[in-house]
Amino acid sequence: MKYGIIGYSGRMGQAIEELFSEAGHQLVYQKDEAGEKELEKPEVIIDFSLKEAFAETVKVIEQKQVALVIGTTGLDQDDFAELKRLAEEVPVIQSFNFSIGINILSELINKVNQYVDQDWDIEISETHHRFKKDKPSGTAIMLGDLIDRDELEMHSKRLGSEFGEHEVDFASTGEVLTLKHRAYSREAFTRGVLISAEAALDLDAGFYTFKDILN
Ligand SMILES: NC(=O)C1=CN([C@@H]2O[C@H](COP(=O)(O)OP(=O)(O)OC[C@H]3O[C@@H](n4cnc5c(N)ncnc54)[C@H](OP(=O)(O)O)[C@@H]3O)[C@@H](O)[C@H]2O)C=CC1
Ligand SMILES: O=C(O)C1=N[C@H](C(=O)O)C[C@H](O)C1
Repeated sequence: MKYGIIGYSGRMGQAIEELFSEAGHQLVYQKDEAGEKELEKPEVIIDFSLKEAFAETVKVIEQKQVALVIGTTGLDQDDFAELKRLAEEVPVIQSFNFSIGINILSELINKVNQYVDQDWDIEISETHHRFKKDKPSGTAIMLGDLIDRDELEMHSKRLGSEFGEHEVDFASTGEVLTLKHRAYSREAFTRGVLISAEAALDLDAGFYTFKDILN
């Protein structure tokens, strides 16, 4: 597969290139703040940049008309409307967390919702590396949206080189249930990105989440 990376020089961009190279795929397009390089047209573009780069990403996809796999967080509703517009023309696969474990955890939350009523306290905590610019994480926001509460306490820590830990605590006056996921390598995410990028080649235009691809 001939692919491109927007956010090439970043922590995720570099991790994606490493795994995709091992998988035998060819990097033909790269973009970061230093500019862009293109050897030939990619079949799919992977975006792990930043919210402030999103408008440029939209322009690149509009121009190249290729599939987009996007993991960038901090996107707002207007950004999602743009993604849905792009998805009228090309496959768009979006996820705030491309790890298998977080997708399992989100399924478990749907199960917990059946039993946990308003008498339970629910709080979400997330820990990431000191360089992470957005807070709370996109994953924490996504997990919170799965829980039927108007307001949820969110806690964020920015510590050292942590790759990403998320904890959801459900507590009544008699017990506590904790759902927790911890990534100890960016491979937790890049493997899901690889699955998604390879799947994108066979998809019709449309908007997909990583959960759609796993199912
Ligand atoms: N969905 C998921 O599974 C995961 C999502 N993420 C998300 O991915 C994103 C990137 O994370 P991470 O790699 O750690 O971040 P980094 O800060 O390490 O990398 C960001 C990248 O975006 C580039 N960039 C920033 N602004 C622009 C711009 N205006 N135009 C082009 N490129 C730009 C940077 O280029 P330069 O270096 O030149 O400034 C850099 O290559 C974050 O939103 C993070 O939350 C992270 C891990 C997993
Ligand atoms: O910035 C990161 O590193 C990560 N960001 C994503 C998020 O904001 O949820 C996903 C993962 O936790 C790593």
